[in-house]
Amino acid sequence: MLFDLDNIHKHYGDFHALKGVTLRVPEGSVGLLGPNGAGKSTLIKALLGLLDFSSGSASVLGCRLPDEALKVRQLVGYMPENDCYLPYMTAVQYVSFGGELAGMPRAEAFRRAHEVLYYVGLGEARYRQLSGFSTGMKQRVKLAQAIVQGPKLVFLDEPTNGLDPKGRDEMLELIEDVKSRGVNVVLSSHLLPDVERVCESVIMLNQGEVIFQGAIDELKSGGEAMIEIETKDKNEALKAVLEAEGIRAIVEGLRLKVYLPEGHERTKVLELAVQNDIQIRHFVPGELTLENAFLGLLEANA
Ligand SMILES: Nc1ncnc2c1ncn2[C@@H]1O[C@H](COP(=O)(O)OP(=O)(O)OP(=O)(O)O)[C@@H](O)[C@H]1O
Repeated sequence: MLFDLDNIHKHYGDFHALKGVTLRVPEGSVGLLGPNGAGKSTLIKALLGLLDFSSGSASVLGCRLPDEALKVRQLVGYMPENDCYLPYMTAVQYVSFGGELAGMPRAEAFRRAHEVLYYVGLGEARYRQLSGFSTGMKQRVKLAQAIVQGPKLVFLDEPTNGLDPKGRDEMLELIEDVKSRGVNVVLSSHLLPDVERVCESVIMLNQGEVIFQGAIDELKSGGEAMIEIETKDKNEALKAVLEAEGIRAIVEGLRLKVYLPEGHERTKVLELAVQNDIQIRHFVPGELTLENAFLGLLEANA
């Protein structure tokens, strides 16, 4: 079990950031999704023992929090979203310092820092100061410090932020390689294709509450089918007709994406179009992406 949370609440003063989060998450790779301010970083920090939660109980990899927070830090790596280093440090100093904070003896942390810097492709740059690193190099060095102690689980908070397509692809390849070495991954990202590539399951938070936990396929199917439709200048009109029948539709460019709830036949859409004198030019089953499913679930929980 990666983590087992029972009714976790977190208040920042008067603000209720986590509202009774209960989760049992099995081993594997999990995406942590949610709009800005949903509570993802708060949850990650609470699970790392970096932040006290206001009430509830939690264990990570079988270690109870907060009592065994030190043990959690040895078993769990953390790649934060923000840059968090002293700019004059060299890469090797920074990564070995991360190892020491995770409980490694200094000499071992230093030796491992060299290894992981080569692993993330920064071997040549390991004695350079971090202040001169590009965004791509900074993301790699943050990954290196997250894995330096050989964790069983890593929390990766927006690891592809600011990367160009090639850098992003390389970072995702690295994460996939880390995974293939038996490390469990919790990936928090706004880039849903990244989550889809790396993770088998997702946790979705909205306003401090869990609104979905389960396999990505389950979230994507969600009992709905999607159809892409184009009408002769009447997308908005058809959207209104469908919504009056309880069928969700989103206008995207020239197309209308229609989400048919379970039990509704596609012909229902055609019938409604004919009844309302709306001419259809294009009607094909669409691919239900994680992004669509995510937006649909948020709308349903608005
Ligand atoms: N130290 C703090 N003091 C007060 N409020 C805070 C603090 N940290 C976070 N919050 C608030 O708690 C809520 C959840 O923040 P959190 O950073 O966990 O969200 P998030 O899902 O990670 O968002 P993002 O995707 O933007 O990083 C936000 O409304 C935020 O303003």
